[in-house]
Parts: sequence; structure tokens; C-alpha cells
Amino acid sequence: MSSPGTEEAAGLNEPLLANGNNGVDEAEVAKRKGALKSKDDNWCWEDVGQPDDVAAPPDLENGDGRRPLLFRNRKVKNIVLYPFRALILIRIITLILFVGWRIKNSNSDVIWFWVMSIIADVWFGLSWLSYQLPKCNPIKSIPDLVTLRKHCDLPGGSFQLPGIDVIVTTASPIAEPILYTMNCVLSILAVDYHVGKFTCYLSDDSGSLILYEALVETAKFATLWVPFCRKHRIEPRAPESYFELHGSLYEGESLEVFMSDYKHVRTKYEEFKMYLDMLSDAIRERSNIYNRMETKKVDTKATWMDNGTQWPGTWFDPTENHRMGHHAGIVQIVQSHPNHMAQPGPQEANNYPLNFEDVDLRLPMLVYVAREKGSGCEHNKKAGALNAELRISALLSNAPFFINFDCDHYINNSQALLAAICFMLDRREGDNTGFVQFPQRFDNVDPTDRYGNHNRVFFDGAMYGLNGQQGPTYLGTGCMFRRLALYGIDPPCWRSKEIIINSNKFGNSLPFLNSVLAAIKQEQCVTPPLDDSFVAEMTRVVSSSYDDSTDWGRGVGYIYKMATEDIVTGFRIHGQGWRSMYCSMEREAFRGTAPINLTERLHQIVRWSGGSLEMFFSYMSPLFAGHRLNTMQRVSYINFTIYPITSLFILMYALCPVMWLLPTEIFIQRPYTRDHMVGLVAQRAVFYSQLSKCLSNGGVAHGGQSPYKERYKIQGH
Ligand SMILES: O=c1ccn([C@@H]2O[C@H](COP(=O)(O)OP(=O)(O)O[C@H]3O[C@H](CO)[C@@H](O)[C@H](O)[C@H]3O)[C@@H](O)[C@H]2O)c(=O)[nH]1
Ligand SMILES: [Mn+2]
Repeated sequence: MSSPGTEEAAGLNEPLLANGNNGVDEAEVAKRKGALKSKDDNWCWEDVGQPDDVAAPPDLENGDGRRPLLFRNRKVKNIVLYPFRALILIRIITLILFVGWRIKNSNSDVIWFWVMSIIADVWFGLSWLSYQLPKCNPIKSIPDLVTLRKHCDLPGGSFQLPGIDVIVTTASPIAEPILYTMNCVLSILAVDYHVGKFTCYLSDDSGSLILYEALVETAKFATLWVPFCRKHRIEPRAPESYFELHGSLYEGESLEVFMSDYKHVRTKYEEFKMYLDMLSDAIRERSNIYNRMETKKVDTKATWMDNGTQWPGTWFDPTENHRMGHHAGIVQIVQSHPNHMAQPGPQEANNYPLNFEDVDLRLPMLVYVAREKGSGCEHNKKAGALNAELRISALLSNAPFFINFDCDHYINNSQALLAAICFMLDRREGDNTGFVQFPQRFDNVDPTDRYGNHNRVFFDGAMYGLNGQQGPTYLGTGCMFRRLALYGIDPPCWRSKEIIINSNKFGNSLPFLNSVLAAIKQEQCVTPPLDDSFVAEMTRVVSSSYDDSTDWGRGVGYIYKMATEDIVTGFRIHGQGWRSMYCSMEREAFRGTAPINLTERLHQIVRWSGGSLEMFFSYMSPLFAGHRLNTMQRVSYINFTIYPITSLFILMYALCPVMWLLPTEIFIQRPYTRDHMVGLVAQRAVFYSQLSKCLSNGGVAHGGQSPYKERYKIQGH
């Protein structure tokens, strides 16, 4: 990211304009389109042959029974699918024959090695099979936004868009750059969804004043940014990514107006960034002044808010109740619920230097939440934070849908929330859909993807396979849940008449228990007046001991005590009989950043593998838990949780070539003397350690350094 100073000197970058042929590489666009087409050539519509059903006009008067169809499925063409299945069958037969042959020919002198290798071969075979079988019927589901719009925008509201609570989680203003978090928030505030129907919550696990004040400033900048996005329908709506684009096309008609608006907004964005950069110093300075005034009375070095009160969260100079992992719970409504009616802006006025005459200026409700942390209590990391958000949002907005983002991700396609809603409202399995997962895409990965961050086989292979079964697994971010599914309530197709809602299960907040009842009855929540008792209740549901002796973290909410809360939470929901949907959009719904150095990436992989194994050996083991799991879904969960074991056998085989170094037993013909080999191994070890160090530093092995990496480094303080 270049500094504002350089930006000024060079003149603000001009956006690329469709009309100006300003550097848009047509050949590149054509190439990309071609690649997309050839990828899609293998897919065909599933409902071809029954077009009537798809086109059937929905009978809205008869209610749910005749809700419209809001997505269409594509399946792999038979000409590709059948040979693929046949290949799997042939390979299974070959595998069985091979293992049989191995067992019959046990003429090895070293029986333990022979047994190990048989076990390894069987293991490889089974893990391959458990990976392939669920992929026998891949399905791509495409949301139908046109139909959704047609019905939800009908006058009289016969088809109302449901509410959505959108959560951003952050855990540190230093490790997770504030600018990224605020970009994520801005992309949410500017999303294309009915303004009064969604609320944005920032969950700050660090409890720091910087994040709170940054959020307040973000809300101010949003009054310009959001109408600008709406007026010119730009994408993406995270300013940092938008202003960095070099291929963005302006397709609107008012080119001149756009150019002048763009320049103005861009300047304001640079000012906003500068404000964020200076925030830390400003708060310190302010706190010093207040502390100097206060030292006569008390001897503390508090961190002060600009209204002259001490910040209840963490302080720059930590003390007993104001440090990381030990601070009060804070709920601050940064922006309250908008009016019901659209509020178009005035023509050029002082407050609005741009003409927002035909643009709705309202912004959604925005809330800052830092849950309480006490030294004696387990915080349960992200799962604990999300559960606290589930409760606080139940009191404030109680939307039937709940979507969470990691703070290093942002909304890249402003239609994404509408797309997820298509699956939730579809008349076929909509009501039984517990969550809609989107693929994860990353900005900062180098073109060679040297650490495999893009995970294409997983996101563009395995997940479509699961979509043809009971649905994709929950992947931690960019996933919209049905609130009831998170509460551990059965899907309608399995639901009994009586649903038990008590304080043993949900904790002892009466307003929260009432909100659960309201959610089941699908009642709209009205935010109560923020009187003292309500504020006390909000603080209570985010207190560190609220979960104690309840079902939170087990049968309710996100699951605790696992290194990876995501896969196991999705598993619990599938196990109750809900299905999930995988939604990939042509313009990617969300994008984010991934670890791009070897150490961080290895950490991540070890955490994921550990979490998977932990799940396999827990009460949530896919071997026996989840009584309503579809068989292939179970096979897949088994594969996802035991895959790390495969590495042991791979390691064993990798060591085979040097096994003859063992003094007594020589398995493989000796090519050189042992001394030669020891020297060679030592030399290679040095070489590889150098190579990995080089790669982890951004390396030269595959060409230059990614500009995104540079950006991340600068932001990383
Ligand atoms: O105590 C904590 C710890 C983490 N987080 C948030 O959790 C998110 C994910 O954490 P991160 O360290 O970025 O983990 P990643 O390895 O990038 O995350 C991947 O893996 C996790 C499972 O291990 C999933 O939860 C994530 O969604 C998925 O992107 C971030 O927004 C954090 O701010 C908290 O809110 N509180
Ligand atoms: Mn992350």
C-alpha cells in the first residue's frame, strides 16, 4: 500500500473506464472467459427436460407450499461422469487384487516391515476411497437472483426478505490490521440488501479502544462510501481492494459525474486511512493528559475515551481488570437501527458534497461488542466469541440468519447475501437448509500458490461432491447459518411438536430465552429501548461465566474445546438432519488473506490436522455420532477427520530408501557405502533448510514477491 503522500504526488489513480479503453487487456479478458467456458463445458443443467417446473409461476398466495424455485442445479455431463465412476470401480477392483497379492506373497525376511507396509497400503486405499466416493455425484447450485428480486420487491411485501445478523470477528488490532477489519465492515455496510434488514456486529476479542474508535470513524466514512457504492454500483465494496483495482470497469452512463465522485471519495478514503494510522498515538496522548489530571487522586495509567471516561476494556498499560484476557464486557451501539423509509439525499449540500439525490442514505445498525473475559474462565477462542455474538444479536435484532466473517475477509460481491438467501427460501429443501457455505478465495497468494492456499481440489472438487450429498462442511468464514440450526434445534422435517427451551440448555437470561421462542415462531424482533435493565441484560449475556453449566459449546452454538470449531459445528448440524448448500458465484462472493509464509502456513495446517484428529477421537466422532447423517456424508467426515494419519505412512515410505542405513537389516540394495550416504543426507538437509528459509521469506525460487504480501507487511506494523 503506498503512503498517502506518494499518492498525492503522483495524482490519485484514475479508475479504468470501459469507454476509455484505458489499459484493459482485452486479450486477458477473452482468455479468462475462455478458461471459464472450458471449465463449464463439463456441466449441464440438471433440470433440463422439466423446464416447466423451473419456469412455473410461483403461487405466492398459497404460502410456503408454492414458494418460487430460487436456485438451479448443474451436474457433470454423463459423458464425463460415467467414465469417472467406471474408473473408480476399476481402481477399487485393482486395489483389492493388489492387496490380495501382497498378502499371499509374504516372502519378506523382515516380517514387521511387511505387516506395516500392508497396513499402509490398505490405509492408502481406504482413504482414497473415502475421498472419492462422496464425489460420485457433484452438483453446482446456482442462485437465481432475478427471481428472488422479482418476488421480494413486490409491492405489498407478499415476500419479504428475512433479517440477517452479520458478524466480524477480530482478536487483536496488531496481529490483525485494523484497516483490514474496517474494510470488511465497510464491505458489509455497503452490501446490496434491504438496509433495515441486516445488522453488522464487530466482535472484538481484544477489548481495545482503538478498534472501537476505528469503528466509530468507519461509520462516519460509511456515510460517504455506502451511497457512493450504491450510486455507481461499484464492486468490490471494500475500499482498499476497490482502489487497488487495475481492471475495474465503469459501466454506468454518467462518466463525468463518476470521475468527480471517485476522486472525492478516494481523497476522503486516504484521510480515513491516515486517521486510523494516527489513532493509537491520539488515544495515548489523550490518555496521558487525563492521567496527568487524575494522578493526584489515583495512581493508575488508564486509557481514556474521548468523552472523558475510562475505557472498560484493555489498557495500553495493562492492569488487573484491564488486560488481554481479563476485562469487562462492552456493548456499544455505534449506529442505531435505520428508519423504515428510504432516505434519499439532498442535492449537493454541505454535508453531502456529492449528489446523492436518488440514493438511499440509510446505513444499517452497527454494534461493537467485546465479551467479558475473566481470568478464571475458559474463553473458547473464536467459538466463544461467536456464541456471545449469537446471544447479543438475539437481544438486539434476532434475525433468522447469521453469517460470520473472519476480519481478514471481505464481501467481494455485493449480491452475496441475496444469493445465500435464495437457498434458504427455496421451496424445495430451503426450510431444511441449516447453512450455506461459500468457497474461500484469497488475494495475497502468489501466482504459483506455493503453499497450496487456494486449495482448489477441495473448494472446486470435494465441496461440489458434498453438495450432491447432504451439503458442504462449515469452513469457518463466509457461511450463512439459520439461527435455529445453530441453537441445536431439529430441522422441520425431523422436528417434534415440543421443543425444550430452558435455562439449563440456553443459560438463564429470560430475554434471551424469549428471543429463542420468538425465533421458532418466526416473529420479527423489535429492538427494545436501551434502558438500564436492558443494558444490564446485554452485559450479562456476554459475561465470561454465562456459558457455565449450560449446553453452549456442545449442543448449542459453536462447539468448544476443539482446535477447529468449524468442521465440528457443521458436523453437529448435519448430524441433526439439516442439509447445507454450497454457493459459488461467478464474481467471487468473498475474498480474504491467507498465511503466506511457511511458518504460519505450517502452523495453520498443524492446527487443522490436530483439530481434525481431536474430533475423530471425541464424542463428536463421525464414526458413531450424528444419527441423521447421510451415509456418504459420514464417509466424507471420516475422511476429513482421519486424513492426518496418512502422513505417518507417507513418512514411513519416504524413509525406505535410507533404511539400509540400519545396521542389521538391509531392505534395499546398497548403492554406496554408508559413509557416502551420511555425507549426502547431511548436505541435503542443509540445502533444504536453506531453501525453506528462502521460500518462507518470499523467496526467489518462483520469481518476484507478491504486491499483496508487501501490503500485508506494511499493515502488520
Ligand atoms: O480468540 C479468538 C481467536 C480467533 N478469533 C478470530 O477467528 C478468526 C480466525 O482466526 P485465524 O487466526 O485467522 O485463523 P485461520 O487459520 O486464518 O482461520 C481458518 O481456520 C479456522 C479454524 O481453525 C476457521 O475458524 C477460520 O474461519 C478459517 O479461516 C479471526 O477472525 C480471529 O479474529 C477470535 O475472534 N477470537
Ligand atoms: Mn485467517
